[in-house]
Formats: sequence, structure tokens, C-alpha cells
Amino acid sequence: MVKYTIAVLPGDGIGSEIVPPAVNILKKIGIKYDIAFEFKEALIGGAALDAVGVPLPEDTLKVCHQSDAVLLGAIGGPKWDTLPTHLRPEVGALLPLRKDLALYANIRPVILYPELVSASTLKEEVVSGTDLVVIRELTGGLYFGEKKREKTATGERAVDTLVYTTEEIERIARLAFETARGRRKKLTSVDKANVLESGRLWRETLSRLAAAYPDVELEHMYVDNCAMQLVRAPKQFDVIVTENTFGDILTDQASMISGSIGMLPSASIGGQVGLYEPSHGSAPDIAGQDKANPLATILSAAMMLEYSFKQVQAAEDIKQAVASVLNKGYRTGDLVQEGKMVVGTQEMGNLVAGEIV
Ligand SMILES: NC(=O)c1ccc[n+]([C@@H]2O[C@H](COP(=O)([O-])OP(=O)(O)OC[C@H]3O[C@@H](n4cnc5c(N)ncnc54)[C@H](O)[C@@H]3O)[C@@H](O)[C@H]2O)c1
Ligand SMILES: CC(C)[C@H](C(=O)O)[C@@H](O)C(=O)O
Ligand SMILES: [Mg+2]
Repeated sequence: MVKYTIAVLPGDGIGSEIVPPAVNILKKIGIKYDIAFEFKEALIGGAALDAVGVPLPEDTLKVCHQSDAVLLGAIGGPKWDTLPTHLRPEVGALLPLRKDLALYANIRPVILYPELVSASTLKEEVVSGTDLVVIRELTGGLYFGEKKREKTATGERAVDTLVYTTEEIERIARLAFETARGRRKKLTSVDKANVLESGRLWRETLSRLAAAYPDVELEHMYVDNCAMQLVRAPKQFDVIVTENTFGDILTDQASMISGSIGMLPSASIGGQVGLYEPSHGSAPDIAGQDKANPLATILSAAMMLEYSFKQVQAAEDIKQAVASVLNKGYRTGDLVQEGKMVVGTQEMGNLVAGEIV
């Protein structure tokens, strides 16, 4: 029997509601495929701040490093928004965790289940059949460049720096070319090379590497145009590769193609231990009300099975289970569709688990 240890970090807001259904489904997968999962829960974000005074406790980092993969809910919320930057859950916990685990690639598939075509805010003919993946650089760029804040005679001056090295661009580009090679062989590299120096290095590097992937069609696109093209004609995209901040923004936008941000999973890879989390946040506006859609987290657990454990069939089972529940007409409140049955977070989790036999 194979054995895997999974660090479980529910975090804040809806985190503690969406993670248990995913864990429950992994347990069922374990029984079906004879995999012994051990789950080790640890504190992160505001929950950690409240309990032990820091957003990313040493113990949590240790548990993550000693595990085979990490399942994360979400972090952050209004209660911690006014803390000094280094203590905030986002900058004090999530970013250092990604950096510490060397997770330079964040993979966010945007798939529209046929059952959800009418749940998208976009027209059916525009979104129907969309199947794209955004590969977001995760440990560089604006998020990790030097930051400064200083007083001036009249106010303050704040600085964030957008830095990329050739090596950082090359490694994410290679992953993107490889991913495109395994799909429809089209790669869109998104940058702002018309203005940013880092964008020019990004574009030059992608163009140079393209020679090693003659079977993949590479196109370059400015980020502002990409934002527009994503809602104009999303089916033109296969794989998109882009800088950290651009990837953050474009994936929230792209999530509406799939009907809801609650449908967008993610895998962060590149180091020894992968991190799997939904692309959305802690949704303070619906936290504690059993309203959150757990499917992005459940689908992130499927990505864990695929990427970290190479259990492709088990991952497929979860995706099928989700499709089947949607096909039977069950929806959480974020996926409003006429004539469908609205269920809560827990029930949606139970329904998906019930499909795994
Ligand atoms: N990876 C993360 O942990 C992560 C990601 C994004 C934001 N955040 C943090 O989350 C907090 C809230 O941020 P925000 O409001 O900008 O973004 P958010 O993604 O938490 O919420 C945006 C909107 O989407 C809805 N939503 C999000 N996930 C949902 C789900 N699973 N089911 C149904 N509806 C869902 C929310 O109710 C809200 O209306 C902030 O502190 C932010 O920093 C954390
Ligand atoms: C919470 C925040 C730091 C995070 C990010 O910007 O990476 C989130 O928006 C995400 O998309 O995972
Ligand atoms: Mg985001």
C-alpha cells in the first residue's frame, strides 16, 4: 500500500468549510485505490495569528516540508487587514510559504463543465467548450521585488519592484511549452513588453526558447489585450503563461468563464512538495454560512492526486464525480441557474463523495 502524508491548512473564512469536504473525498479515494493518506492539520493566516501570534508558524512550515503535499483553504480577512504588512496573512504567510516550498509555477485550469454553460455571465456561444490553462509565475515579479515606503515633504512614497531574471523566466516558460506540447500545442505568452523592461526580457526569453519547441505555436500578447480577449473569445486560448501579478488578475477574470470563482482550482508546483488550493480567497462575505462552493478545493485535491502522486485515474474519478453531481442538477448559490437545486457547502461535498464508489 502506498502512503502519503498531506499537510492540511484550512486557514481563514470559508477555508474551514471547504477543506473538510476535500479531505473526506481524499479519504474515499484512499479506500478505493488502497492509498494510505495521513492528514496533518496545521495553522496558517489569521487563524495562526490569533492562536500563536504569527501568520506562518515554524511548526506549520515543518509539517509542510515533512509532508508529500499541502492542501490549503484560504487565508486573510478584514480582521487582519490593518496589521503591519509582515504580519498580514497574505504577505506574512501565503507568499513566504510559496517561496519557502520553491513553488514557482501556479497552474490554474479554466474548464467549463457543459452543465454550467448557462451559469457563466458570458454568452453560451462565447464560453461553451472553453478549455484553457493559465500558468502563472509564482515566486517572482512584483510580489517579491524590493518594497519600500518612505516619508516625503508632502506625504509618502511607496515602491514595489517588478524583477525577473532570465533563469526565472526560462523555467516557467519551459513548463508552459511542455504543457502546451501535451495539449493543443498553442502557447500564449502574456506580458507588457511595450512598457516594462521585465516584459521585454520575458518576451525575448520566450521567443528564444521557442526554437526548442517547433511543434508548439507561440504567440505574444499584451496583458491588456489578453484581458479583453479572454471575455471576447476565450476558446482561442490553450495555454497562457504570464507574470505573477498578471496571472493573479487574469485568472479571477477567467474564472467567470467556468461559471464561478468557486470552480477554479490550482496547483502550485516546482519544489519537492506541491501546494493545492482554490484560486479564490477566504470570502468573508459568506463565511460561516455553509454557502461556499467547495468544488474548487475538491478539484484542487484532484490536481494533487495527478501532479504530486501520479494517481491519474483517481484524479479522473473526482472530476467525474463533480460532473455527475452537476449533471444531477445540484448547485451551490454562486452557480445560479434556473430550475437547479441549491445546496450548501457540506451537502455539495457529501454529494461528490457519494459518487466515489
Ligand atoms: N489564496 C488565498 O488564500 C486567497 C486568494 C484570494 C484572496 N485572499 C484573501 O481573501 C480575502 C477576501 O478577498 P476577496 O473578497 O477579494 O476575494 P474572494 O475570492 O475571497 O471573494 C470574492 C467574491 O467571490 C466569492 N467567492 C469566493 N470564493 C467562493 C466560493 N468558493 N464559493 C462561492 N463564492 C465564492 C466571495 O463570496 C466574494 O463575493 C482577502 O483577505 C484576500 O487577501 C486569499
Ligand atoms: C491572497 C493573495 C496573496 C493571493 C495572490 O495574489 O497570489 C491570491 O489572490 C491568489 O490568487 O492566490
Ligand atoms: Mg488571486
